[in-house]
Amino acid sequence: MTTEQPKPIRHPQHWATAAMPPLQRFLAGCHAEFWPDHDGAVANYIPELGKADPAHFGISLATLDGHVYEVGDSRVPFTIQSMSKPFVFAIALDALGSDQVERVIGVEPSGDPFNSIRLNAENHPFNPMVNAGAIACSGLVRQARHGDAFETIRDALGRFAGRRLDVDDAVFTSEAATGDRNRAIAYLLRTSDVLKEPVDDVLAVYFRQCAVLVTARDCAIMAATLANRGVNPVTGEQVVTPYAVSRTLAVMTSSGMYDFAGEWIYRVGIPAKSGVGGGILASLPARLGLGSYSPRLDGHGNSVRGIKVCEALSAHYGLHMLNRSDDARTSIIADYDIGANPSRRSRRAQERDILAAHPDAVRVLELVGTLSFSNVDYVSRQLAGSARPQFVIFDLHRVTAMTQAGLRLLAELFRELADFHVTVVLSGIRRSSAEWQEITERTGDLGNVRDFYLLDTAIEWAEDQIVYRYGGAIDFIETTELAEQPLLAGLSGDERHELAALATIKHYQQGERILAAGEPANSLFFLRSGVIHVTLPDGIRLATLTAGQCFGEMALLEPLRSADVVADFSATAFEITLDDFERFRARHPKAGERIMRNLAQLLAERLTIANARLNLLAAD
Ligand SMILES: NC(=O)CC[C@H](N)C(=O)O
Repeated sequence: MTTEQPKPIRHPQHWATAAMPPLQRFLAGCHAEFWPDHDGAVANYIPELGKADPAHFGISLATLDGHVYEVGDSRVPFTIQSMSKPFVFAIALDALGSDQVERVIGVEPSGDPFNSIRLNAENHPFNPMVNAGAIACSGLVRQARHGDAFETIRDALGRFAGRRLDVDDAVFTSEAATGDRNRAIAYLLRTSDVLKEPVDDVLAVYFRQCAVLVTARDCAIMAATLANRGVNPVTGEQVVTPYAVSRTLAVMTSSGMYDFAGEWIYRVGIPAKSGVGGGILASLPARLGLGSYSPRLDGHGNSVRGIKVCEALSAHYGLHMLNRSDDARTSIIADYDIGANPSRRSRRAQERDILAAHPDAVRVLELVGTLSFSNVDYVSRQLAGSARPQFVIFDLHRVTAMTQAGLRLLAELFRELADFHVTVVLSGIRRSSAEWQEITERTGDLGNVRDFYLLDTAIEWAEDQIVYRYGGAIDFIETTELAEQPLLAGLSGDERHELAALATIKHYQQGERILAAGEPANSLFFLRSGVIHVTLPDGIRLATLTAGQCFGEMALLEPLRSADVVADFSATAFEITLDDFERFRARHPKAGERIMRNLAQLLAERLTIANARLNLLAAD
């Protein structure tokens, strides 16, 4: 029994000196803590497996945004063995259909060891995690794909891992030469009419799939793909359907650790699958994938150190899957009406008066995270708990996923709102997205759903409808002279006339870019007619301006333009060069001071609106 100190953890970072994410430090701590544990024995019933280095110990954790933590021997290859079973089961469900698979393979835990030669009362394998079920599964793939069966499996395993996987031919040959127990199982399946293909052909597929080489890193990514509804978080590929994922995780939960499965789910609570090659992978739905490699096994055929890593992770962070604490209240990041947070459109007095008289006519709910059953239910109760608005805007740009239950409840909510003549407006979702398809499949027959990608555009549109409903008009073609410009408030008639004489009237077509961020700022503008919008280079809309508003006025303070300005409709504007303006200020210092004070007032108003919006987002 060696008492050697933990080998230097082979990792690119020098942990002792550099800061690191706490989870990385936790995993490194697990590695150091369990390194001295030499319990268990390397499997040797497949002789080639007995050559594994018992000291090897690698840990990896993959997050759903594609980050992969690694500690120790996370890149050491070893054969996947039984960890291949959940993936082959998922592949079979998708490729052959659940009916065909579930007709011959049960989903009940057996409580037996993985190599038990026993079938259930229908003479079918208890589940796809024990050898009988896995061999039956490989047989189904062989039945459907014939000579391409193994390559189909290898290709799919590679898509789960995000890379092409090799095979350890020595292990394959070694198992094929000594796998009599599996032959007994296979012949039993054949006599029970579960296997239709010749036993040797099926076992050739099964033994070779078990000899596929993976690393702890691969296992973490494969597990994270299951945790991520079938999407590989590193490559982004949808490898299997969410249906196949949920069924696979279900049988991993009940049977993945064989006759240790009950205690596993009780103590660890993370669906997992072990393999006699020394690997364990654990998949926590919507959270993470964990992979570990340490070839010493316990009496159940599970990696001793691997189990300790999973137990430590679950216990330390409270990750038992049955103590999920998703708080639906976190699904709404901002909930306000246009009285509290109007659009950035500058409006004429008659429009402002109408909107001020109906502050709760438009309700905005900015949502975040997963639109799940509980989250959509919570949103619907927030709406029901207050005065019914005429428009409800759901901003989805922070929504990262939608469950089927959430989508169904969302459609029912929209239908309910339609029955009460409430118009639903969606923003932050692209019509080209899969999410849009999912929503329109359920609500396409409703006449009360509109959509605008930008939240501000959605708010502006809803405000416009309120102005129209209460007798107002949105007058884009009206023109204003310099006298109505807030920036020039307080100037005398003569001063304004002198400024007007310095101005040039410019005409812009719809969609024309008037100013570009980064250009030299050497003039300022007074919008005379039409509508323009101001956006940052990344597309964030800062404001929509109508006649009577100035733009480009920051030229008085900054040398370069900080944003783009584009004409929403055809527009006209007065342009005054900075040189002319400075000459005017030299002749009329008091007017110049007045203008700078007006500018400060305008900036203060914009800051107030921006702070109000930030407060809404920060509101608990
Ligand atoms: N639990 C395991 O990993 C067993 C897999 C091995 N190939 C066997 O069939 O016995």
